[in-house]
Amino acid sequence: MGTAGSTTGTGTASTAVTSGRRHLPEAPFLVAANRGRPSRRPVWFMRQAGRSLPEYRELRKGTGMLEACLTPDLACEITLQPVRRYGVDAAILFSDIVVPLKAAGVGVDIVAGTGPVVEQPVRTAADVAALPALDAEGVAPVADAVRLLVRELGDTPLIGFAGAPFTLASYLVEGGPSRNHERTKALMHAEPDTWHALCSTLADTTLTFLRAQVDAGVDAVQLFDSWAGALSERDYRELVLPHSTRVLQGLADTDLPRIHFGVGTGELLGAMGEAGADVVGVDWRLPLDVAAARVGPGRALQGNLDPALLFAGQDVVDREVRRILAEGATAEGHVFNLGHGVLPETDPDVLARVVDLVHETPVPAGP
Ligand SMILES: Cc1c2[nH]c(c1CCC(=O)O)Cc1[nH]c(c(CCC(=O)O)c1C)Cc1[nH]c(c(CCC(=O)O)c1C)Cc1[nH]c(c(C)c1CCC(=O)O)C2
Repeated sequence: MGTAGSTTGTGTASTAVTSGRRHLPEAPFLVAANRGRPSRRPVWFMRQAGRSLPEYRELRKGTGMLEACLTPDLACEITLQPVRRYGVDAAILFSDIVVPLKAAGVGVDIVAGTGPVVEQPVRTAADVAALPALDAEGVAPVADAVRLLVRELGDTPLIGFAGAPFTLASYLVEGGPSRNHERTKALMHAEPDTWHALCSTLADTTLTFLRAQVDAGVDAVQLFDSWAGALSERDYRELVLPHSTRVLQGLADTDLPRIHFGVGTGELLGAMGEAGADVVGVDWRLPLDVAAARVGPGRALQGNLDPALLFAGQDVVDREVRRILAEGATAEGHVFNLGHGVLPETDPDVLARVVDLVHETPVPAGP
């Protein structure tokens, strides 16, 4: 992975890897994540696999979201669709952050247009104690999808992912998506022991889920703490950071790049970097040069085009892409992405144009 690769993880790159792992030393995404100089600026999109693609909608007809995630052939094909269409520099596994909860036996479903809905919200110490643990067997279909993908993907790296303890806890405590996270914040502050017990269980679940993906052959992992931006830095550090740190540090032996992302996290970027990420994801609210200063040295950045601006016409999109490429060049490594997921109504041709523009723009000379 070049010289920069030896500065990540435990430094045992070639010995600690699982047998069967692909070796992709030139892949621009992995080079940039490891703060080396890639042959071109890498680009992929959060939620690149999904509803903005007509071929996805066609394939999903009659199949529930979680059923699709747990059907290896289908998950594999949906993961490949955006790679074929856009020529992005990484695939992201088609799955969802609630898949490990479902696989452990939690009553959860994904309702179209709403998101994850939990049958029995988790709000008391007894509810937490009753949460089922995940064993690797439960997510065997996800591992099977990863094994299919690494055979199909050629030189394109595959990103595995999971939800971070806070974001998963928010769905469990609220019972579904929440604007204010009020029940979650109430539990955090009124019953910190129960809160820590919940996050500790979720950190175990997340580690089991990610480890299964790593053992099956993913090339990087992303920990989504999508809703962490709802917290003050003080609360984040005390009530969330220790659990996210356990997850990210728990994968240090893999020597794979670990990406950590949340929305509205401008004030948390330093703390999120400390959790053990090699790459910190940034939303559109902060220019990448400012984000780089907040995250500090030794980490690459990922981001940060506002997904809503993909609706503003080609001139705006081109201008924004060029601005972000220039600001990203100040970071030690830059993986181009959106600041959050692709919106369902996005025109795939606009994303294709973004990929071409990123790839056409010369990589600046190193420092
Ligand atoms: C918070 C969160 C969830 N899921 C995820 C997050 C973290 C990322 C983020 O902040 O957006 C992660 C996720 N979910 C999905 C992926 C697939 C991989 C990718 O292309 O990025 C990823 C990385 C598929 C999906 N997950 C979901 C869809 C849409 C379901 C469908 O196609 O019917 C997809 C493609 C459903 C889902 N699942 C979740 C939400 C909020 C929704 C949207 C609800 C809706 O508006 O319908 C929970």
